[in-house]
Amino acid sequence: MEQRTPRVTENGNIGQVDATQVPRYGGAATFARLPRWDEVDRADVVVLGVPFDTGVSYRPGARFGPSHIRESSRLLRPYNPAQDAKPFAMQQVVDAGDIGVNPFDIAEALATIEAEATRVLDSGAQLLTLGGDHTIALPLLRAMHAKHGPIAVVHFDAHLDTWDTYFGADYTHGTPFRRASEEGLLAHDSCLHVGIRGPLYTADDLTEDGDLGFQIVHSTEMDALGAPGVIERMRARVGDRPVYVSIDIDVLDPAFAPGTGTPEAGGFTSRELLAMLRGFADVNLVGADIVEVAPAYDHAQITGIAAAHVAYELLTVMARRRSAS
Ligand SMILES: N=C(N)NCCCC(=O)O
Ligand SMILES: [Zn+2]
Ligand SMILES: [Zn+2]
Repeated sequence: MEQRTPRVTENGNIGQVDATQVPRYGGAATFARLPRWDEVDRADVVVLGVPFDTGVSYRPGARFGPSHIRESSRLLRPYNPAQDAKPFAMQQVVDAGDIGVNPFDIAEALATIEAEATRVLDSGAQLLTLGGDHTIALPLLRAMHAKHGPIAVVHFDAHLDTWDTYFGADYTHGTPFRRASEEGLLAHDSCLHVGIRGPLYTADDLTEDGDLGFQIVHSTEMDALGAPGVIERMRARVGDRPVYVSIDIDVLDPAFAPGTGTPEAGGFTSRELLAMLRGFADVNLVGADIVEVAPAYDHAQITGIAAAHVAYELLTVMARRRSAS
């Protein structure tokens, strides 16, 4: 016999399984224990998993990212005091599950991801994607560009991801933003990397990156700027253009995100990252992804919890923007 699951429901928005009635460690792990897309009749924001890691250059395992982030999101509560907002009461957020993406054929995988992202955007919902390795940002940007035109990408990462090829391959997790720039998907003078650090191949990597349309806030600049200073840089760069935020979890220091494939020392704290994300309430945010969570190298869900809170902060920003408009 089917049992009705008690949920927190406010303003007609069907929210999380009520943790005061069903212990939060029980039941299926959708993101934040929100309803699946097929359990509700409309969605303002869709959380979508992309379990794909065929594009990695070092440690594999980000294909397990979506399910790990969901498992790590069970403790999220309905009210976000840092933004004085209830992200699941102010909008209908749903979990659309994972895309069935081909692990053996990167070109086919990219086409599938673009088609599924387009399906979500065509429904009128906003998209928050859980990866997956960083290769997936390219088809997501293709879908975003088709809907919004040139996109101002704000890219949180230790790595530039504007390299050209690896072993002759064009579509990898180190190359999505070069391909996006070549394809004309980016608002050329409005893109920004935040958190870049660590060894490069050559100094030319930086000049080529600039030519592809990016400015850089290096990880070391955090000391002088603080999160408010970085937010200022970001706002000045993107203006009122449509903004897509792509968050490689390795932007965090390995102390805060050990569970990732290409870790680099000297990164942000999770507190710094969450503070910067709150600044997106003041820009024209059209979509987001969180990538490169690889649970095999995680401990005690450190990385999964960081990613879940990053998602929660972004969903809260989307909720505030929705109620302001
Ligand atoms: N996108 C991530 N996480 N890493 C890119 C690393 C590219 C390299 O192996 O040089
Ligand atoms: Zn990275
Ligand atoms: Zn990356």
